[in-house]
Amino acid sequence: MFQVIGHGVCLSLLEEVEAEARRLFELPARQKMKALRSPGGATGYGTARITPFFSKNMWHEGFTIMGSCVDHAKELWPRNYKRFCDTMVEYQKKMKALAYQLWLLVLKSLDIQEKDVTWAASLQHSEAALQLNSYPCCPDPDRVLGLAPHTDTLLLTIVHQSDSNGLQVFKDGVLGWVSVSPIAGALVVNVGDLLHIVSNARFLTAYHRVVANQACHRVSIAYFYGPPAESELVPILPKLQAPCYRSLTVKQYVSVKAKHLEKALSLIRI
Ligand SMILES: O=C(O)CCC(=O)C(=O)O
Ligand SMILES: [Fe+2]
Repeated sequence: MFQVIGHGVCLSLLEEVEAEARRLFELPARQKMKALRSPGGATGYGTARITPFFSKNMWHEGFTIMGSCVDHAKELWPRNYKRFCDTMVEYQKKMKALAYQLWLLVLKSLDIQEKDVTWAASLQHSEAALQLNSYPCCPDPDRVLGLAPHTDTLLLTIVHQSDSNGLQVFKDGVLGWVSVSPIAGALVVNVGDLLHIVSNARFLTAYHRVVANQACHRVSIAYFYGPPAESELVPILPKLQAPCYRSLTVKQYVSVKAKHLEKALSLIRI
């Protein structure tokens, strides 16, 4: 996990996307329920997808967007949905371009040519997801989590976090959970499981969580970036290195993850 500055995404767009996310989460609960994620569906309002794996409650609500969000936004604001949708479309466009730039830098640092990755070109057409996260003020933060510990599944996640603490990353050794303090205008980048696999564990997936906060309503906007579902994941190796993971498609990995959560990587280890 690292933070990027000088990324070229204007501060005003970051402020706008955060303001629109707050506008959504501040709606009355019965209004938000109109945009509820359907069972088995991918988009809309709801609890974190990892909820069934944990007994501790999560002080969190989310809203997931893939491409257009017009249908759900019309349910939330029947006469006034355009501003929300336009902001989300513009933000996704900027995130896609930034994610691709980051991906090229990652390849360069691994000394891999873009042409050696069979699905590199299809990254341009993959459907990424935008996840709006809300962590309301919590009267008793010790009894809940904001978001339980997890790794992100895809290649890279770019996170804009509001100006309040909560996000933490796990560092092996004595450090343990370390706060990822907000830096004005900076974006947090998480290495996800797919990058861990294709880099043959040269980039390590970021194990992270969010703790609840008594003082303020924290909001974050996460952009999940990865290749299309049918892409074949093959660890790309420096000379003389053996693959640590067996090859499989994105779709197959996503389904292992959906069943086994953080055990998924160890299950595909050779
Ligand atoms: O709220 C955050 O800062 C992180 C959110 C997150 O980890 C996620 O949506 O996967
Ligand atoms: Fe995450």
